Amino acid sequence: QTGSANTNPSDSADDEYITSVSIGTPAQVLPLDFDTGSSDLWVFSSETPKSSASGHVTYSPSKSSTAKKLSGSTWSIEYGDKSSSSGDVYTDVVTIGGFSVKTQAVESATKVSTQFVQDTVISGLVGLGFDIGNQVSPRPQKTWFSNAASSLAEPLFTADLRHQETGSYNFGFIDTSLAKGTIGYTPADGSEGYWGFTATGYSVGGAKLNRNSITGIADTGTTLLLLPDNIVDAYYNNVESAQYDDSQEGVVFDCDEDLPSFSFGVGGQTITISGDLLNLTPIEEGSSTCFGGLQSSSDIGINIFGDVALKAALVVFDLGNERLGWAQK
Ligand SMILES: CSC[C@H](NC(=O)[C@H](Cc1ccccc1)OC(=O)N1CCC(N)CC1)C(=O)N[C@@H](CC1CCCCC1)[C@@H](O)Cn1ccccc1=O
Repeated sequence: QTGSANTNPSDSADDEYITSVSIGTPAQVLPLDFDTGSSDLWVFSSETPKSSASGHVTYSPSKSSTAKKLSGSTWSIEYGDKSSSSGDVYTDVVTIGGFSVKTQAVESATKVSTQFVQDTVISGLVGLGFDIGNQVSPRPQKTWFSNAASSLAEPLFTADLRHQETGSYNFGFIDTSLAKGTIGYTPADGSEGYWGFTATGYSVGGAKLNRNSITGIADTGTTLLLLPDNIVDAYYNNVESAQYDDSQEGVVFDCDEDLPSFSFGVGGQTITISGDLLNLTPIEEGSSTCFGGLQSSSDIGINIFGDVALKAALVVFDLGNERLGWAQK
């Protein structure tokens, strides 16, 4: 069996990618953000304070004949950007891209932080990290993908995120026609709950790859490409108008600059992110100053190959072989 779901950028900056997920009987369809950096499926629900839930699609377990309360279970999570949520837990049928998991832990939010209240384009997250990262207590729950893996044709999924167009998450199969290049595989480290890997080197503007390895994570839930300062500096030294903007908390530059590409090596392949994928958006509507897609990871403590990097590739999250595959798109 397989599943295939379309995913769409949330706004002109490709800030998040939204995928429709069906929960319960009859189906309640919610727009969720798939996050390979975390391992909880949680949703805005009938239990979320009305003031917080306004503008969001919500899940009502009481309206689902297949919903069951997981009594005594609670959850609480905080993300890298300091957003957070918490609540209690139901099990229900969850269908993604036509594939159904009958008894999936659906974490219902009784509390959400301001960022989530304001982010009305999504009604929660589907964690696609490793089960060890699940935050339900007293008994951690499995992710939707972990529950699905044993029934899928192959225990893997692919992410094909695109700039300002519809992409896909495919489960149980690899559609190689989505990629131009060969898929290069490298071991994935799931010990921390997310998809860790090591890139073998990098280069700016099409130069030859150096051999400076970069250990980081493949994270669909992070917008930017977040790398060490020395790499960020090497890149922006090629951008005449680049400067650090305190209010934006990142490097900005003139929108009409011709940005160099950025390449990294992984699994024997070279993934090149074109300059225009690294020029995110004007810092404000109509501004001629743009915010960079490559920013520093120095105050995070982990390098993150987020959506800016994932958009350049077809990425295979291969749980069965504990490896990540990357192919140029
Ligand atoms: C340094 S991890 C920062 C990252 N959050 C972002 O990337 C947000 C995404 C966003 C964009 C627009 C509206 C709302 C949210 O966007 C920015 O922070 N941006 C984009 C816009 C820019 N102008 C400023 C910088 C982050 O916590 N991801 C987690 C998943 C997120 C949580 C928030 C909701 C969306 C999914 C997660 O995978 C990060 N993780 C990764 C590994 C381990 C733990 C962990 O927790």
